[in-house]
Amino acid sequence: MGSMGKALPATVDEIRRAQRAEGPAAVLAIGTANPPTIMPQDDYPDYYFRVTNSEHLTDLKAKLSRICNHNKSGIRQRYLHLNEELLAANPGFIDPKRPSLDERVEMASAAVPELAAKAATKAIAEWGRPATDITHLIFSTYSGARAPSGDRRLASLLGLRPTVSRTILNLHGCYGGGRSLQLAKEIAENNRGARVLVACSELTLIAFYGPEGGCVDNIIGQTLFGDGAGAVVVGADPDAAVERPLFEMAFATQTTIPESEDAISMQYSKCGMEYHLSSKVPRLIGCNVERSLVDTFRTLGVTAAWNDLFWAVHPGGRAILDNIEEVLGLEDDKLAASRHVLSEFGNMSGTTVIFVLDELRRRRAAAAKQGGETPEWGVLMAFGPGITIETIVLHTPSNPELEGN
Ligand SMILES: CCCCCCCCCCCCCCCCCC(=O)SCCNC(=O)CCNC(=O)[C@H](O)C(C)(C)COP(=O)(O)OP(=O)(O)OC[C@H]1O[C@@H](n2cnc3c(N)ncnc32)[C@H](O)[C@@H]1OP(=O)(O)O
Repeated sequence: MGSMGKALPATVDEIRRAQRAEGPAAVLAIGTANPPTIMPQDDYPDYYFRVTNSEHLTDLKAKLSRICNHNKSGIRQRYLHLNEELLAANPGFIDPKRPSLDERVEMASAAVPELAAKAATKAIAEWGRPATDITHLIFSTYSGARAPSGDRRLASLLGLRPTVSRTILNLHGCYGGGRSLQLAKEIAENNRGARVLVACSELTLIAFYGPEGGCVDNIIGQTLFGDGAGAVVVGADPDAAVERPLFEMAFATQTTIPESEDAISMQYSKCGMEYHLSSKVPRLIGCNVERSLVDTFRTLGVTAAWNDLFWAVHPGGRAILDNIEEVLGLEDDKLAASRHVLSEFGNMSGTTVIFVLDELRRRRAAAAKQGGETPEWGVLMAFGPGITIETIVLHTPSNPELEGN
C-alpha cells in the first residue's frame, strides 16, 4: 500500500455505504426522436403492396387492410426510416428469401445510434448538465448485430467521457425500455453521483420484408411496428439547483409468464430478423398482469386500488391494452397516454414506453396547470419475449412542473 493520500476507510461496509446514494433513482429528463417519413396508417396497405411489387397478392392485401384500419389497430400513423428511395436502392430487403443481413446491419449500424443521439441530445438539454457528466450508458436495440455496437458510436456522437461505463441490451424487443430503466435504477442507487443515460433505438429496417410467402407474422408486424428512439437521464439525490425529478422509481420487478416461451420470438437469419407473435399474446398478458402487479405490491407490503394509480403501459397492440384495461377494471382514461402513443407512433418496441412516460408527464403538467389532481403513485409495465413482464412502481414528486421540450 502506498503512503500518499487519505487512508482507506476501516471496513468494506463503510466503503459500500459511502458509494451508495441516499435517495431513490429518478427520471430526470426525457427526449424522443423519429425518422422524418410519416406514414398514415390507412395509406399503408396500398403503399406496402406497391413498393414491394405485390399487388397480385390480393387476399393478403385485403387482410392487411382489414387489420391495419386505424379504428381496429388503434394506430393513426407511424414513422419510418426505410422509405421508398431506400427500398429502391436495396431491392434485396423486399424478398424474404434473399440474403440481405449484411446490408441491413450496415444501414442499421449508422442509423440506429444516430436516431438515439437525436433523442439523447434532447434529454441532455432538458437535464441541464453537460453530456460529460453522464457516468453510465445503457443502450437497447434489436438491431445491434455488430461489435463494437451502437452504444460506442452513440457515446462518440454525444461526446461522452471515455470513462463512461457502457452496457448494451440486444433483442430484448418490447421490454428493452423497461429493462434498461430497471438497470439504470440499480446503477444510480448503488453509485453515489451516477448519472445514467438510457437510450433505446428501434428501426424496423432489420425485419422489413415483402408479403411473398404469406407469413402472417409479417402482416401483423406490418400493421403494428414503427421506428423511434427514446432517451432518459436517470440519477438519485438530484441537485436541486439544476435537476428536476419527473418520476421516482420506487421499486422494480421482472416476471416471466409460465409456458409462454414460444409466444414472442425474434431471431437473426441471413435474410434479416425473423419474428413471431402468437395470436395468444394479448390473452397471455391479460391473464397474468394482475398476478404480477399483486406480487409486486405485496413485496412492498402494500395493496393498491388500480384506479388510484397512473399507468405507463407498453402499447404492444390495441388488443393488449384492451385486455389489460378489462382485467384490471381500469377507467377509460387510465391508459390514455399509452393509447395516444400507439395511435401517433405505433409499437416502437422497447422505445415505446419512454414515449409513454413523456406523454404522461405532459398530460400531468397540463392537468396541474388547470388545477386538476393526478395520482401521486403509478406503474410502468412493459412486455416482450419470454413472455417477460417488467414492472416499475413510480412516484411523482409533489411539484409536477413537468412540461418537456
Ligand atoms: C411501418 C413499418 C412496418 C415495418 C414492419 C417490420 C416489422 C419489424 C418488427 C420487428 C420487431 C419485432 C419485435 C417483436 C417483439 C414484440 C414485443 C411486443 O410488443 S409484444 C406485443 C406484440 N403485439 C402483439 O402481439 C399484437 C397484439 N394484437 C393486437 O393488438 C390485435 O390482434 C391486432 C391490432 C393486431 C389486430 O386487432 P383485431 O383486428 O381486432 O384482431 P382480430 O382478433 O379481429 O384479428 C384480425 C385478424 O388478424 C389475425 N391475427 C391477429 N393477431 C395475430 C397473430 N399474432 N398472428 C396471426 N394472426 C393474427 C386474426 O386471426 C384475424 O385474421 P382474419 O380472421 O381477419 O383472417
